[in-house]
Amino acid sequence: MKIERAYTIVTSPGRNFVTLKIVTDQGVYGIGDATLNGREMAVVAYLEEHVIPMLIGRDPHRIEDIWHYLYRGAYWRRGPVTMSAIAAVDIALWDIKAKLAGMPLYQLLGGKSRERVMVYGHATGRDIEACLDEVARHVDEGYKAVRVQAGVPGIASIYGVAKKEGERYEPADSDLPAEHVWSTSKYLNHVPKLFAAVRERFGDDLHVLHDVHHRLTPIEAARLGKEVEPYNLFWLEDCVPAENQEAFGLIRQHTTTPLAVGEVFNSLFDAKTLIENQWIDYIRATLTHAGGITHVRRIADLAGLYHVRTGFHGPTDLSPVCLGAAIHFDTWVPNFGIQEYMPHTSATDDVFPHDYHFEDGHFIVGENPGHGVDIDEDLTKQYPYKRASLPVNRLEDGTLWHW
Ligand SMILES: O=C(O)C(=O)C[C@H](O)[C@H](O)CO
Ligand SMILES: [Mg+2]
Repeated sequence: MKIERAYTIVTSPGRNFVTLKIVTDQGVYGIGDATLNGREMAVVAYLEEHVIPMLIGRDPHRIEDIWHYLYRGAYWRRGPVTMSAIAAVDIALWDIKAKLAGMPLYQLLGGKSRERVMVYGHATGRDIEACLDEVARHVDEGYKAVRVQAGVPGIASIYGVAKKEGERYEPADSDLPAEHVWSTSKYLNHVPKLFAAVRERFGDDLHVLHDVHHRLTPIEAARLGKEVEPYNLFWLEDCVPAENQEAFGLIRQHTTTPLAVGEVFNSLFDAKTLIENQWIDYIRATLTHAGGITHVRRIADLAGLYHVRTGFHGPTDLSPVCLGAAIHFDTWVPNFGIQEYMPHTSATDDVFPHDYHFEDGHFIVGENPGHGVDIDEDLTKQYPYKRASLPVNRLEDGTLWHW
């Protein structure tokens, strides 16, 4: 069997997605997600110019060999563009292999470790009251875990909070980056009050999570972790930028609040020191940005040795192809923690028909051969690509800060 054709499909049913389709000479095809939010066309160019020509004629069964050919063979290793392109190939090849085997993907990974996959939803509000109402809506819908992000008095626009109540938030909402203003002191004074209010209204059983989105220094993160300890967070996410992995060692000395990191990681080496030192509790590296199933299973296996569990990134800027493959991975992986879930728009769901479904706060994996997600290529044509950028963040004095 040979790979006969491969091509990218760029579509924007509410937001941009990049999909790679690989077609074999026997007509079986697989699809992979290559969406890198705000940098979509860089991955398309990498795939079309540097990857697809090398795939033609290769045996699609040889996933491992193709992975190393694209990784080692490029000489220029790692980086989000390269690793998203490799991931798209990898996810599409696993899709093909599972279709050929006539099995859902989780069976090829090793079978079910659980019947269902717990997810966390996103509650956001301009203030604490509005945010609590959104938490209540999620609880009513069956969620067992909710990420809670509220507006902060004195900060006009804050990460993770939708512009209108009840809407999804979409960070890549302008042609060129919007500029946000950030105040660490206002934020740090506010967050403990938010979680005190959450526990007061919802009691102890609900799992609650919070994303700091890389905004703090290590000692500020340590303070926040300590101050929210009474509210028993499931995790505190991305409390500092993680290029300096040792920063987490400092935070860990001060707080027992569980720490999650890794949505911007693209390699095992981004996570190695964090995992081996047991400085984190959840690893968020996701299939689309970290080299696909072949590489992320190595990250998960290393993590398992150190009691670190998975908590895959799952925003709307990863396509249903990534989510579908992730649900198979989550169903198999022994050290599963939780899966992020932001529902896609109905237009996106129409473009990407899928067999996973949400039920009582969990995803249930589908049983179709492959990863269970397809693409309606005719429909994609109705939604042309539109450039969209993530915002940048400045301190009140104008200094460019982390977004
Ligand atoms: O889902 C999360 O935890 C995020 O932080 C979402 C990111 O801001 C988003 O995926 C950036 O593209
Ligand atoms: Mg995040």
